[in-house]
Amino acid sequence: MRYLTAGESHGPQLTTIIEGVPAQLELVAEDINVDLARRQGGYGRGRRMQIEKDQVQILSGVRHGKTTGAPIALVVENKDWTHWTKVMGAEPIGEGEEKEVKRKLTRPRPGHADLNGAIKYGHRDMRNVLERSSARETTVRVAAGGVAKKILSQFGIKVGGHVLEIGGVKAENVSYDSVEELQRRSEASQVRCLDEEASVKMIEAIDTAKQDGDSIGGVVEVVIENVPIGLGSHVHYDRKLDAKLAAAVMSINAFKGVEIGIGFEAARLPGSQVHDEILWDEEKGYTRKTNRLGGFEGGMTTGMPIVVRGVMKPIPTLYKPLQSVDIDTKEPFEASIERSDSCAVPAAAVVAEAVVAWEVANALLETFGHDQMKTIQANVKRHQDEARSF
Ligand SMILES: Cc1cc2nc3c(=O)[nH]c(=O)nc-3n(C[C@H](O)[C@H](O)[C@H](O)COP(=O)(O)O)c2cc1C
Ligand SMILES: C=C(O[C@@H]1CC(C(=O)O)=C[C@@H](OP(=O)(O)O)[C@H]1O)C(=O)O
Repeated sequence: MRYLTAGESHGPQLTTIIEGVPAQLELVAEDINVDLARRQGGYGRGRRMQIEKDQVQILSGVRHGKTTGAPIALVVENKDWTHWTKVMGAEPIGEGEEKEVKRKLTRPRPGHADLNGAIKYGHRDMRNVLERSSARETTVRVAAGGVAKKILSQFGIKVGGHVLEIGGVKAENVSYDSVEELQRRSEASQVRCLDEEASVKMIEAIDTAKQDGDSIGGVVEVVIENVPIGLGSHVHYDRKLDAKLAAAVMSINAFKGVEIGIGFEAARLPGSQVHDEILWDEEKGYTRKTNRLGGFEGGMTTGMPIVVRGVMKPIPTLYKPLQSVDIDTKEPFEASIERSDSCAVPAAAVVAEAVVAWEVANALLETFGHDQMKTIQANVKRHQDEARSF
């Protein structure tokens, strides 16, 4: 499968076209809307999220609730658009209105894409960069991820995301028995954290950052269970699924690092405390005593849950802005202040689920076929049976 996204933060809509989705998959808007609503939530979001009510329209590739195998076009409206038609150039600007209406951006925000994008594409108004670098685009990445999750669900594969850390507050008690339990407990927390005490402290940390005109980042984790053994491949660098997951997580706005399993901790431990010992029994086939390597060996899935973590830096737009330079006058100025979130880590956990689910669904289809669900399901079943007694 592949997908493209298009759309500006304050344009009329966000669009994605997904190609390669198998036929005969039951798919309705509600399958996707659940995650769109989750992405809008989470403590620390700004006023924009009160304006938007993200709902997907499925415009092609689905008839009578089932995919046809044709490209699927998904659209999510920007409700805020009606306030931005003049700024975005869709309505004429009256005489003398130009300066006020265009909301020209000439003071780049440190940490955002403004300055580099402006120099690269020759934009004296950095709004042209802001509009596309905004994480509003993650709306349709979550929509595409919703389709991927629906595919995975047909094989009993479950995806869950949660928050491990915000602004230096770490979750301690994060053990869970299943991804279903993880999902239920993380949804019950305003910061999508399994540790109730840490949730309270995280909310306090977000409030403090907001009061100080500052922002904070954190760490999210995605877990996927019931994955067949052998997705991805060791035979070529660009077929290693762990590498694809790392790239996918790093592609989320503001993400600065990725770990699989114990990740960086592996540097500090001996091999005997890192590698996962192999077990076999008739019912389950091959399993592991532990899952420190987060479900991967040799760029392939081991059948243990996939565990991927990502680090999100603090939001760059600050109400107490950092020093910048006005690109018109070259004078030092404070960076522009745009309406902004103070912490989007809980929302980003939902985006991380989507991008990871996408890569895993894609790897599954690469291994087991593309055309219709029934054939793919039969192929997966045959593989699972063979792997069990291998
Ligand atoms: C869900 C989400 C919401 C975000 N909200 C904001 C925001 O309100 N203001 C802001 O300046 N950056 C926000 N960001 C981060 C910027 O989009 C990001 O820092 C920017 O695109 C520059 O890219 P980079 O940080 O990956 O280098 C958000 C990111 C995510 C994932
Ligand atoms: C719109 C979303 O996030 C936006 C991401 C974002 C940024 O710079 O990345 C800046 C803000 O945009 P605005 O200035 O319009 O409030 C966020 O609200 C969204 O997540 O749907």
